[in-house]
Amino acid sequence: MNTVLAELHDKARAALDPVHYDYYAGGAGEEVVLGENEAAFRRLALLPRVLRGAATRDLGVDLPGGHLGMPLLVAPTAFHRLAHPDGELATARAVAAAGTVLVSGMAATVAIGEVVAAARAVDPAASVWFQLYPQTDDDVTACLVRRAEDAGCAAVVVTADSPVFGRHRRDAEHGFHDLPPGLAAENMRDLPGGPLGGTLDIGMSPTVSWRHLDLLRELTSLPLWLKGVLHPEDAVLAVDHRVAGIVVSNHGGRQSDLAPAAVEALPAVVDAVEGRVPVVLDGGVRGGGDVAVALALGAAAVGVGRPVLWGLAADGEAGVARVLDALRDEFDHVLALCGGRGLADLTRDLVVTRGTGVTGRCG
Ligand SMILES: Cc1cc2nc3c(=O)[nH]c(=O)nc-3n(C[C@H](O)[C@H](O)[C@H](O)COP(=O)(O)O)c2cc1C
Ligand SMILES: O=C(O)C(=O)c1ccccc1
Repeated sequence: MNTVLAELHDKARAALDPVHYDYYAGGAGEEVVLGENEAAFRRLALLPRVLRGAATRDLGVDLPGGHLGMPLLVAPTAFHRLAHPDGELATARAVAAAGTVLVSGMAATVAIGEVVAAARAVDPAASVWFQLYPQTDDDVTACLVRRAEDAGCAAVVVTADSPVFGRHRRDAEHGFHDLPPGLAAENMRDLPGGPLGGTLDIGMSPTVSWRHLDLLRELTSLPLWLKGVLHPEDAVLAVDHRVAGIVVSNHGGRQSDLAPAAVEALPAVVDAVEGRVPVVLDGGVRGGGDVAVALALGAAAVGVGRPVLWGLAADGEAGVARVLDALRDEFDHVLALCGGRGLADLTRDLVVTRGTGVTGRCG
């Protein structure tokens, strides 16, 4: 793990209520997938190319929904005010200052309009995306999409890996089922049909289907990303249903504990999509080397979840800024070490599975 991220993780662990630390840190079931997301990166190596460097490297990438100054965005995570009183406002400011995208969660503790305003106060060109769990009640879905549009969001990320909420043993042991008094899922206020269940199982249903994605496609002209895709056939279906991009993710090991490591699922999805839409990878990214490996395997960018929460808990906006700066700096360094002049030089032939000598594949 990147040393700055490790330091901030330690500080966050010390600063947080242990119940809230476990909520953020934990995974589903026996936490096999949680561990595998990071372990799988350590099983992969990157072959350097020699004598072809450049003095500086352009790290920018254009995605449907905005320009990223580095190939890394902030994945949606719930309830930032459990980490710091400024919550998503602090995250949004640090992410905008770093020149990348925050995907703000439907389960945020600050309303989406305020999150976008905080980002734009730092950089008027900042893009914030809204993460949505499709709802069984179409009126509720429409209301949430309208809130995201009115707020000025530049894309909607539809999370598809949560037909039911994952079972988190740590939360069950602590009896953590609801937010403390004074905090709320602010985007969920005053929706049609009244309140939607407890805060820890926001409107999830196994009856959510491709029809709901089609409805979203009709409801908004914003780019739609589908998050939580692992099967290559689902990636093809998503393209058929006119998504603008795909996020390969196992929800940071918080949903099915039988899923593969996210980076191991990536190459097959990239192959199935055949370049028609960009693919983002999240899960287990803990350093610049992980970013480089994911890009070499075909990701256009990566998402980071927990490291941002650790930065936020450790030192608010400044902590998130340090996380993003450390990842950008380390990624740029790794790229230089590999003879990369730009992102296009990270190709699949560079990736080696440790202990096998096999290149160009993963897993
Ligand atoms: C505490 C926590 C809350 C999360 N909440 C959401 C959420 O509300 N919606 C969503 O799509 N993903 C959610 N995720 C998953 C992240 O978007 C992302 O897939 C995952 O954190 C990436 O793995 P990483 O934490 O190893 O970087 C959450 C993850 C964590 C750790
Ligand atoms: O904790 C999570 O992983 C998550 O996705 C979530 C979603 C809705 C409410 C709370 C958490």
